[in-house]
Amino acid sequence: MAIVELSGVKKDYHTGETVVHALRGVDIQVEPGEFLAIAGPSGSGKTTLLNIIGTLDSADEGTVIIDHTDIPSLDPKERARFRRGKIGFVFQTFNLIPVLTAYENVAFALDLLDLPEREVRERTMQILKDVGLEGMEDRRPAQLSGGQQQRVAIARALVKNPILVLADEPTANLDSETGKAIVHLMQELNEKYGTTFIFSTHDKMVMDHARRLVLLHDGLIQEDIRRES
Ligand SMILES: Nc1ncnc2c1ncn2[C@@H]1O[C@H](COP(=O)(O)OP(=O)(O)OP(=O)(O)O)[C@@H](O)[C@H]1O
Repeated sequence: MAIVELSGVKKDYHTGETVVHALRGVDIQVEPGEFLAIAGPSGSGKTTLLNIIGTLDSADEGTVIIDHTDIPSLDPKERARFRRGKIGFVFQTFNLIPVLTAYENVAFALDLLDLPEREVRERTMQILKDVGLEGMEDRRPAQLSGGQQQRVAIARALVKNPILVLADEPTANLDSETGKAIVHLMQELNEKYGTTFIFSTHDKMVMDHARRLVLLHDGLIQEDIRRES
């Protein structure tokens, strides 16, 4: 059963007299455990699509079912709870809290889950080890490189065992070698934990690594390519 089921999704943005048709009828299904890249020119609708899948934004028309839940039927509180429990986010600009250490940035994501302290510690230490930051737990973001900061952000997204991780241009602020290492890391975590990853990118190298590549053009899916890994 698909984890993401979108059909006929449309989204317009209105600014003054102008209307932008950001998504013009998108159908996409994603199965559990997929590692999927969304690519396309600037303005093609990648961020809009990720925000709708991530329940951060609503579609004007169409069906949005995530993990068998009809998202438009949830009220804002239910939607926030759904998002917090099931979806991890990784951003282009890392978005770590500067005054917290790497450990605290990750453990913070578990705060609202009301877990025993020992479990918070074990899960946080394990995921920081998985992303290659063992021994750096006490560093603040300013004491870490860009790639290391993105590793913390990936650990933060994964520590709550989400069903889905969404990453909007996760390598855009990294040099190509570091970007490559981050994509490899996401791939390893996808294989180790079976977490579904959906990420947008402009980067050819990142596209080449995805087992499935969805190309958006002008608010529509132009191609949906699946490759053997
Ligand atoms: N809040 C908004 N208000 C008005 N127009 C918007 C808004 N957000 C996005 N748009 C417009 O919708 C279209 C799709 O934008 P979107 O950000 O989804 O594209 P994108 O493919 O992610 O682009 P990029 O690669 O540049 O990040 C663009 O034409 C954009 O200008």
